Amino acid sequence: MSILCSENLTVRLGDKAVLNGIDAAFAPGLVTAIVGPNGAGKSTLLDCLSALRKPDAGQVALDGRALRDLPVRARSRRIAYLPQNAEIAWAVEGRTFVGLGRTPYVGAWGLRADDRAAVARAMAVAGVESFADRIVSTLSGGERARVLIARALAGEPQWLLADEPLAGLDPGHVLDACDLFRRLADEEGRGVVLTLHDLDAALRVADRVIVLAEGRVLADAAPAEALSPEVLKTAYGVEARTLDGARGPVLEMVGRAR
Ligand SMILES: Nc1ncnc2c1ncn2[C@@H]1O[C@H](COP(=O)(O)OP(=O)(O)OP(=O)(O)O)[C@@H](O)[C@H]1O
Repeated sequence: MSILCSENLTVRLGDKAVLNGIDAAFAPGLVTAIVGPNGAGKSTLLDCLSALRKPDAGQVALDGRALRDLPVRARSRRIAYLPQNAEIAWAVEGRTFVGLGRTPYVGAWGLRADDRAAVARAMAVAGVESFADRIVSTLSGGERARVLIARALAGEPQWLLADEPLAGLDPGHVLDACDLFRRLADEEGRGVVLTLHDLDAALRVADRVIVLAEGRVLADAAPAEALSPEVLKTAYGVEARTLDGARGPVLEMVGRAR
């Protein structure tokens, strides 16, 4: 089984230890949510997991091999990274933009029929077919977020690492995106790793939740256990209650912890 894992991952930025020896293993067919307060190190961890950042100590391994030793093209065929607040500055049409997700497969000949079919599938799965002929820089923030998901899926990656993919989505599209991430894991066996601020979405979508605080793993467990009131108090300094919702537990933020 393909395994992505971080081993004693340590990152220092300036005089701050942003990640302090993170050990975590990610499995395909599962959705893992990484949550934690602002500045906890979530994006930094995702950057390392996608080999965008070299840690100061420790490593990320894919199937037992150091990820950074894999050639970039091989790496980007296997792992798609969806950045936070990605700007789309180019005045290109949606279809062309999503086609950039095929870059790891495309040679001098440009997109071939199988590439175009993968782009069409990704656009259908992400529900952005209607943006195929729209200039992407004219899309709204939430529309762009969905086009970015489509671009990541166009490369048919084994792993999807997405930094705050729900930011800017309206409630209906949050539900659609959660369903999409679940389908990618359940039906296609992909490994999905998301950083999230929406803890109810984490409860809804994730098989497992990692709570980071000050660059350390505070909890790594099934969602209801990882997002317990005790953990939330320590991580976020909030008083929270777990309520029974129609589909499972939901969180009520009572207020700041005293
Ligand atoms: N170049 C840098 N020099 C010093 N500190 C940095 C630098 N880059 C990032 N940091 C700090 O590293 C910490 C972790 O940042 P990171 O973006 O990983 O956090 P995060 O959990 O994703 O936060 P958020 O929820 O706000 O997006 C933050 O405190 C940030 O200020």
